[in-house]
Parts: sequence; structure tokens; C-alpha cells
Amino acid sequence: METLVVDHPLVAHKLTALRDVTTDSPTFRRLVDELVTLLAYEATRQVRVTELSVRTPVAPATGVRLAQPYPLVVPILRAGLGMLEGMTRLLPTAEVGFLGMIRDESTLQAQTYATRLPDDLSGRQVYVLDPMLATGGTLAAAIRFLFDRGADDVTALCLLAAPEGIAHLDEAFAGTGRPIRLVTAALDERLNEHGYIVPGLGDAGDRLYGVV
Ligand SMILES: O=P(O)(O)OC[C@H]1O[C@H](OP(=O)(O)OP(=O)(O)O)[C@H](O)[C@@H]1O
Ligand SMILES: O=c1cc[nH]c(=O)[nH]1
Ligand SMILES: [Mg+2]
Repeated sequence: METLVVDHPLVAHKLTALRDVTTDSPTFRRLVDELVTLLAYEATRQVRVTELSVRTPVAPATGVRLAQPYPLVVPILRAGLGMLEGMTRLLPTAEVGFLGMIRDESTLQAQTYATRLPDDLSGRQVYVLDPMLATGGTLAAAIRFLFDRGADDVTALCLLAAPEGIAHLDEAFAGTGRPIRLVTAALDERLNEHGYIVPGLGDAGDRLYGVV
């Protein structure tokens, strides 16, 4: 899987504040919103465009615009929702689908509790949003939903990724002939015995939505 770790001082600065246990939820939400916009700039380098001609106040000009069908953005509830505004600020015409998934903390298996996706995703570029790539179970299941609907160009945007999660996605989709890309703000050390990313930032959904 093509993986891009965005190496930028602004990303590093915001990520450090995000990790800090003393950062409150309103600040945490703002930082997630700012970080996803920085990641989205890199993640959309391959977004499809088409040529068109316009007239400037001075002369005719040729240019490009986003190709249709417009991309689909899929936040994975809950934590992925914190990334949605920042992504659609850069892609205002994107369609938005939703997946609600929760990891059973005893088995670390992802369960799906909400699905609102177009039935046919053939030919669509899809951007999946989830701040955390830990075991990879959630993202692997989400990407499988998308592939099953015909998506053939999937980019996952995360804030933190664990090596175990990257390895899981690699083996889950190797040889499928449908490449997936990962864009993340940092590659962390490992998972602890509870499946949490170390050093990580805790439970992203809880930190976003003030769950104490
Ligand atoms: O890579 P994995 O091991 O699957 O773990 C990553 C998932 O865990 C967290 O979600 P959680 O299940 O805590 O639900 P939430 O987003 O509602 O907090 C996080 O938001 C990811 O979705
Ligand atoms: O560290 C982790 C691992 C899974 N999910 C989270 O929200 N945080
Ligand atoms: Mg989640």
C-alpha cells in the first residue's frame, strides 16, 4: 500500500498539541479540522480533473475543473466525523457517504452500526476519513464495503497509523489489483495490549466528543 507520512512542521506542531492529554475537546476538534486540511492537500494530488475553456476579463483561457462524478468522502463515525468539515472545505462538491463502526474493545473486531453509501461506486474516487489506524480492522472493513460497491481508487486519510495497521491493510488488499493509498500525519511506534496506539492520543472519538 502506498503510504505517505506528511512531514511538515505545522503538521508536527498541531499533532503534538493533539496528543497532549491536557488539550480539551474544543481545541482537539479545531486541531483535527486543521490537520485534515493539511493532509487533504497531499491526499488529493491525484484527484481527477477535466479540461475546460473560460474567458478572463482580458482573454480566453483554458483550465481544468474537478471531473465528474465528483469524489466521495466517507467519514467513519464517530471519530471520522471530526475530519469531515476540513475535507469538504477543500472538496466542496464532493458527495459524502457515512459508515458507523465501533471496535469491540475485548475482541478488537470492528462492528458496523450505520451504512449510508451509494450502491454503485464504480469509477468513483473515494476518500475515507478516520483519525486512527490501529489494528487496521476498522479501515479494512470500511474499504471492503467500498470495493464491494465497485470503488477502484480509495485513499485513506488518518492522523496516526500504527505499523500493525499498515501491515494488516497491506495483506488484506495485496493482489486485489485495486491500490489503496494511505496519507497520515505520523507513523507511531506500536499498539499496546489494549490495541491502543503508543504513544498515540487516546481514544479519538472520546477526545473529540468530550467523553470522559
Ligand atoms: O484500527 P482499529 O484497531 O480498528 O482501531 C481504529 C478505530 O478505533 C477508533 O474507533 P472506535 O471503535 O473507538 O469508535 P469511535 O470512532 O466511535 O470512537 C478509531 O476511531 C478507529 O475507527
Ligand atoms: O489508539 C487508538 C486505537 C484505536 N482507536 C483509537 O481511537 N485510538
Ligand atoms: Mg472510530
